[in-house]
Amino acid sequence: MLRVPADRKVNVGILGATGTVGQRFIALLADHPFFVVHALGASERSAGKPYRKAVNWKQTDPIPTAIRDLLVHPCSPQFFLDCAVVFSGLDADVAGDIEGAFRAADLAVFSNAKSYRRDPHVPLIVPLVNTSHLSVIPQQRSLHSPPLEKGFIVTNANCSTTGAVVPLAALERAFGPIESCMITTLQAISGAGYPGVPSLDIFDNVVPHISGEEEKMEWETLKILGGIAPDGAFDMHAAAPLRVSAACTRVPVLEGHTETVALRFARRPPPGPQQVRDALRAYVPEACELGCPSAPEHAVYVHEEDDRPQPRLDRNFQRGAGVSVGRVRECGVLDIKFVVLVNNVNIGAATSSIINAEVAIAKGIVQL
Ligand SMILES: NC(=O)C1=CN([C@@H]2O[C@H](COP(=O)(O)OP(=O)(O)OC[C@H]3O[C@@H](n4cnc5c(N)ncnc54)[C@H](OP(=O)(O)O)[C@@H]3O)[C@@H](O)[C@H]2O)C=CC1
Ligand SMILES: N[C@@H](CC(=O)OP(=O)(O)O)C(=O)O
Repeated sequence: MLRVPADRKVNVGILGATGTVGQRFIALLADHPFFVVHALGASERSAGKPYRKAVNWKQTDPIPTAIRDLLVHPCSPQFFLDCAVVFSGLDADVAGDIEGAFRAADLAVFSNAKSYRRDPHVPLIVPLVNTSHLSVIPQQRSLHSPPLEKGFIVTNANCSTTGAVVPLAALERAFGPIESCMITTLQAISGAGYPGVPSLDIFDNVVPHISGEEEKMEWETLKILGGIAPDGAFDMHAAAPLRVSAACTRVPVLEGHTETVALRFARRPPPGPQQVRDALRAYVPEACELGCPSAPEHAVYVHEEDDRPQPRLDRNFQRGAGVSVGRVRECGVLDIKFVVLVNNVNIGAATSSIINAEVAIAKGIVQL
């Protein structure tokens, strides 16, 4: 079980605190049992203002009282030195330099940005899948010059990748390697941040291109589902080659990415739909075993109804911390196909970072 002494509070900082993901961090952390939001950072446009004046707040609940008047700082490590954990919802254009500076200042950074996902020493962690990859942190620290005692960077995945890899991991655990996988996404507007896609582009429409998204889904899946070689390198699922093809579209939904997934197992004969449903339901990742407070009860919730999951109905189930799967059935071309729903701002972004940090605390990787 996750052990943080009941009277112990852990100071956290949030970079990009005014953005879509940053606001969700603040909303989700409002009633966290041990994380306390201690410092906020955003651009020079926001720095120096109380949070309530800097932010264009778009969450359903009001800004938590403790946060309203907190001063927004520039994203400079000196303002975050009292934080045991720094969450980043920074724009990817600036995240690389800023997060690198925070790590160099010996701070533990949990990032949503894509900047370090391909780094061979940075784990790309979906907390319901590959928390074992935290084992590379000592190596990451030792390679830094000078070596770090506390600092590191952990990233979470692209939101659509996150939705797909949770059921894929459950199925690989139950049935062995997946050989090929075809994914089509129907991604919500909030995935593009605020103000995001212009209304005249997205109302009454589907946009069949999201820049860089398909490539990210195709390679991130391999890093996440792959193992770690004895020399500490990510093996990209090398033992059993996995081919992933993604087609990404933007649809007029506010929150919650829907994905259709079809896959072929290496194992012949492949499992049938009922075996697949049972395996998805039985899947318990390490974050749940550890009792992480932000982890969902069901990593994968399997719907029986033919018309579920739906973004409007299912995106907030379990506070958006799990993944919903439905319509599990045979595929006439590959073996099995199903529909996935992932809350792109929660487990697709902020919740992932929060659970990753909870696991890192449980494993003693974040030093309190
Ligand atoms: N939205 C989603 O569903 C998902 C987003 N992500 C990733 O998470 C990150 C945040 O996304 P999102 O919240 O949507 O983006 P937003 O555009 O909504 O927010 C960006 C944040 O970055 C800050 N920022 C921008 N420029 C600078 C700068 N020069 N210095 C310091 N801070 C700066 C902004 O501050 P200010 O308000 O002061 O301008 C704001 O707080 C991105 O890297 C994105 O790719 C990942 C998965 C899902
Ligand atoms: N591009 C994703 C969100 C995102 O920002 O992804 P990434 O963190 O991989 O850049 C979406 O539109 O829904």
